[in-house]
Amino acid sequence: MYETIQYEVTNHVAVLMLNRPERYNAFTKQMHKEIITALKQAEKDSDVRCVVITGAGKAFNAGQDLGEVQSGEPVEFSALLRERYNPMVMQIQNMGKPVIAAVNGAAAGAGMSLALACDLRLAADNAVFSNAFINIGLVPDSGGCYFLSRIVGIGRALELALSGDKLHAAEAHRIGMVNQVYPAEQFAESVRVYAERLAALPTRSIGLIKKAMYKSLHMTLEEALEYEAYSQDIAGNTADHKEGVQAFFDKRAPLFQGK
Ligand SMILES: CC(C)(COP(=O)(O)OP(=O)(O)OC[C@H]1O[C@@H](n2cnc3c(N)ncnc32)[C@H](O)[C@@H]1OP(=O)(O)O)[C@@H](O)C(=O)NCCC(=O)NCCSC(=O)/C=C1/CC=CC=CO1
Repeated sequence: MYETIQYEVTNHVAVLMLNRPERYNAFTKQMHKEIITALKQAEKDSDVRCVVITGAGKAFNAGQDLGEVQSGEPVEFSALLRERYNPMVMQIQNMGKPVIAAVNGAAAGAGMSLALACDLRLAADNAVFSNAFINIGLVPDSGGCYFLSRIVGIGRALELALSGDKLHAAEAHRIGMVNQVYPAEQFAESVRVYAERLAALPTRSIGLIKKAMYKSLHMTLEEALEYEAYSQDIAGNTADHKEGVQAFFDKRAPLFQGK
């Protein structure tokens, strides 16, 4: 069904693997179309309770396929971003389920932005991030400015964006850009364990936390408190909340259904 990605659901975890390893999984028009379709599929599928985005081969994603935009035809940059990149980022943001970037190798340009747009970042110890836009005279896009400055602070974000310097997994972890780093040899298995743990949590709460957390970035305290109260009304009426409380009194582990 897909040509440039692979999509598979196992144990409530959807793995979306970018699959153009010979081009470091760089984005093409077709790949964007398929990523957005797969993300919508994951959103709709009630069996899916966690989404993992990763790359085939040596890289996570090297950003825009530069071959595709070097045909001689003038590139409509803003149209390209609005039609292809921005909907992908918004699909991840609006997904009521956790989305993990499993960064298995190089993440450059919009590939780094894609990782930043995900809710959590797990990295193999040989992963390298590069805000490569500056190297080709562009500016970070696909949320590259928005997320980077919020995740690592404006000073570090500017340094990375202005220099285009490579950032290795260990340093990315040290500055809080990456949540966990795992040895490359056990990366796929470590990501699976992490993702399945998330998939076993109360999914509705995760969706609500995600929304409240991102919304709080541009709210006053008063608005954020109000939004938390609104979210708690929804969470408090879920079957998973009831199960959590019951399990507490039964002195057993809760068995959440994601409902
Ligand atoms: C830092 C790198 C990602 C990895 O470096 P390295 O490990 O040394 O690997 P390489 O030898 O450079 O690359 C391996 C092969 O993959 C091909 N490749 C890599 N990146 C791309 C790409 N973006 N497009 C096409 N092909 C790519 C590379 O040519 C090699 O193939 P061969 O073995 O056949 O030679 C490093 O590769 C790197 O810096 N890549 C470029 C990063 C980059 O500039 N990305 C684009 C930024 S712009 C962007 O993402 C978004 C937009 C959006 C809108 C409009 C227009 C443009 O950009």
